Amino acid sequence: MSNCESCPTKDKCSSKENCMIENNPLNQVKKVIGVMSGKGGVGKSTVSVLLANQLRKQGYRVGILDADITGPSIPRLMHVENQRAEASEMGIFPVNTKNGMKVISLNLLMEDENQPVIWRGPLLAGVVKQFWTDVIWGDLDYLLIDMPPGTADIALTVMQSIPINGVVMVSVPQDLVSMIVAKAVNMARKMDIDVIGVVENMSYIQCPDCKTKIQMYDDDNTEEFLKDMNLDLIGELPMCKEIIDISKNGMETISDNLSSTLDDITKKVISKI
Ligand SMILES: Nc1ncnc2c1ncn2[C@@H]1O[C@H](COP(=O)(O)OP(=O)(O)OP(=O)(O)O)[C@@H](O)[C@H]1O
Repeated sequence: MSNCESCPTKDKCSSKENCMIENNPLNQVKKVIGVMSGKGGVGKSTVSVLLANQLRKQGYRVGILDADITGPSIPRLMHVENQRAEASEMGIFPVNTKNGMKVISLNLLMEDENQPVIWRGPLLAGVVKQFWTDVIWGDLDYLLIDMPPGTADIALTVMQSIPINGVVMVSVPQDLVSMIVAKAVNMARKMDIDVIGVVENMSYIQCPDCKTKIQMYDDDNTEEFLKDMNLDLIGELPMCKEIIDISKNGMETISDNLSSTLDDITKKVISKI
């Protein structure tokens, strides 16, 4: 039962007959944005949270679904790690952040966030599906999904069972990483999901005195990579302490400079989705 009326991808749907997506009639989510990377540790969760916060600042109703089941960092980055999601007969209620965003993560359903999830693929896939079908998101303008790293089982489940309007790829300027990100781009395209563009994270460091931008990677082939893959660069983020500190201070200590970069990135994402 796909319930096409409440499906965020209903305007571009070409597969009603063999659709595997179940939509919850209690939810009206306008757009779903996946944040993906292919390679672990490049800043996918960080970028998900930065984008979500910036969209919220612009006045949108925002949710964030942590599909990185085995390494869930969203609750800490959103400062809701001490709250617990509640379940009722109607479904699971996400937790709310101070600034009114909704969050779901497996860690918000576990008694102890330090316990590992030692489950096999099918069980993990079931949880990710439930985060779409059984969570009461209500009315949202944007739902961001922190995608599982890699291009294997769970990433595939997310792409098949959640109606994603587009994905933002997170990369760092290093040859090895772009090769792996290319795999994620090709995966999304094979699944008929739009790739909105690339956010290059840890793109440079900035000298605090003279403000010179210093590139850290010698083998930065970003331009070539974007051209070869027919991708747009939607923004570059520096490697900096204020980004590291969001798990400690939230977005409160984000400088005007970084805030304006994030503003440009979110505006580009919105315009392309
Ligand atoms: N621009 C940045 N500047 C400095 N540190 C950063 C930046 N982006 C991310 N980090 C740090 O890098 C680490 C990995 O970030 P994050 O957890 O967002 O990556 P990920 O791609 O989601 O990882 P995983 O594959 O484990 O899900 C974190 O400690 C984070 O604080």
